Amino acid sequence: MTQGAAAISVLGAGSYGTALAIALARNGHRTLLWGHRPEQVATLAADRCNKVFLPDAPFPASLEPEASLERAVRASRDLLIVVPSHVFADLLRQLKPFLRPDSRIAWATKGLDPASGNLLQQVAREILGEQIPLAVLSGPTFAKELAMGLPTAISLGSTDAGFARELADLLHCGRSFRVYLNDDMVGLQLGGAVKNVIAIGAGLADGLGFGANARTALITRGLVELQRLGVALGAEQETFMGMAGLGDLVLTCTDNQSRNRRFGLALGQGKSVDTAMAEIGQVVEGYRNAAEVHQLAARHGVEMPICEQVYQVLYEGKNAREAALALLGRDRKAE
Ligand SMILES: NC(=O)C1=CN([C@@H]2O[C@H](COP(=O)(O)OP(=O)(O)OC[C@H]3O[C@@H](n4cnc5c(N)ncnc54)[C@H](OP(=O)(O)O)[C@@H]3O)[C@@H](O)[C@H]2O)C=CC1
Ligand SMILES: O=C(CO)COP(=O)(O)O
Repeated sequence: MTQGAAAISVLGAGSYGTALAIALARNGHRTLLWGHRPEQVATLAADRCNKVFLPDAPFPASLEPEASLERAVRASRDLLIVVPSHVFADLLRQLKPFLRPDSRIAWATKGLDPASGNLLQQVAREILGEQIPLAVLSGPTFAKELAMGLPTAISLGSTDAGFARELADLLHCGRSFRVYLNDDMVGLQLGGAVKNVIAIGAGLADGLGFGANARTALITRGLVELQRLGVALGAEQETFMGMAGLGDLVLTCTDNQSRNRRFGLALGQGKSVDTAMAEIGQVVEGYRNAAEVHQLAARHGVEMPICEQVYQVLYEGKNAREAALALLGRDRKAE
C-alpha cells in the first residue's frame, strides 16, 4: 500500500502503462502504477518488474505498484491513463468520485470511443466536465524500447499550456525520451487511432506476400486518408507529418513489435480473427478502431479506401486478397 503524495499516477499496468511508469520513475519522480487486478499488482510489487510484458526492465526504486484506484487518484495531481480505448470511459467513471479539485488528466491510450466513434477528449469532457485540464500523448513508442531506455520521441498536446509544460518536464529525459509539444489534440488523437487500422492493412499485404512497394504505398496513401479525416475534423495538416502521424504510421506498419501489424499478417496468412487475436494475447486496438474510423469517416463524408477495405475484411468477411485487389482496381486519379 502506498502513502503520501506522488508526482504522477499511471492508471493501467499493461505493457505501455508499465513502460511509461518506468520512464517517469527513471527520471526520479515518485510514480504510482495502478492495475485493476490486485493479484497482478501484488506480483508486480513482489517481482519489481512486469514479467509478463517487460521482463527485461526492472522497476526503478521510485516506481510503486498500487492496487487501490482511490489511493492512486488521490495521491497525485497528475494522472496518466494507459488502458485500452474500449475501457477508457469506464475508468473515467470509476475514478471521477476520487478526483481532487486540482486533478489533471492525460492519456496515452490510442483509439476512439467504441460506442460513438468520438475522440477520447470528447468522452473525457462528457464524463468529467469542461474544467479539468486534459492532455494526450501520441507517437511512435513501442513499450519495450521505451522501458529499456532506448531513444524515443513522442508528441504531447494539452488543453492547458501549464499542464503540457509540466507533464513534458516529468517525461522528458535528455538521454532517451524527447517530448515535442503540439497543441493540436484532435490531430494527435486521430493519428494514434487511424495508424492502427493502416498497420493492419500493411500486415495483411505482407501476409499475402506482397512486397515493400505495396507496404510503402499503403503507408503513403494511409497518410493521405489520415490527413483527409483530420482536416475534416479540424486538425492541423502539419500534425500528420510529425510523430503522431507519419512517425507512428511508419513504426507500426514496418516493425513486427506492432500488434496491429502482426494481427494483419496473421489474417493475410489465412488465420481467423479469433486465432490471430489469441496468438497476440494483448490489445489489438485497430480491430475496434477499424469500426470506429468507418463510423467517423461516414459521419464526415470522408473517403478512406484503405481503412474501408480493412473494415470489410474484419467485419464483413471479405477475403483479404480481394480487398487488396479492390484497392488496386480503383479508378485512376491524380495523386
Ligand atoms: N504497447 C505499446 O507499445 C503502446 C501502446 N499504446 C496504447 O496504450 C493502450 C494500452 O495498451 P497496452 O498497454 O499496450 O495494452 P496491453 O494489452 O499490454 O495491456 C492492457 C492492460 O489493460 C488492462 N485492462 C483491461 N481492462 C481494464 C480495465 N477495465 N481497467 C483497467 N485496466 C484494464 C489489462 O489488464 P488485464 O491483463 O487484467 O486484462 C492490461 O494490463 C492502448 O490504447 C495502446 O494502443 C500506445 C503506444 C505504445
Ligand atoms: O502504438 C504503438 C507504437 O507507437 C504500438 O503499436 P501496436 O498497438 O500496434 O503494438
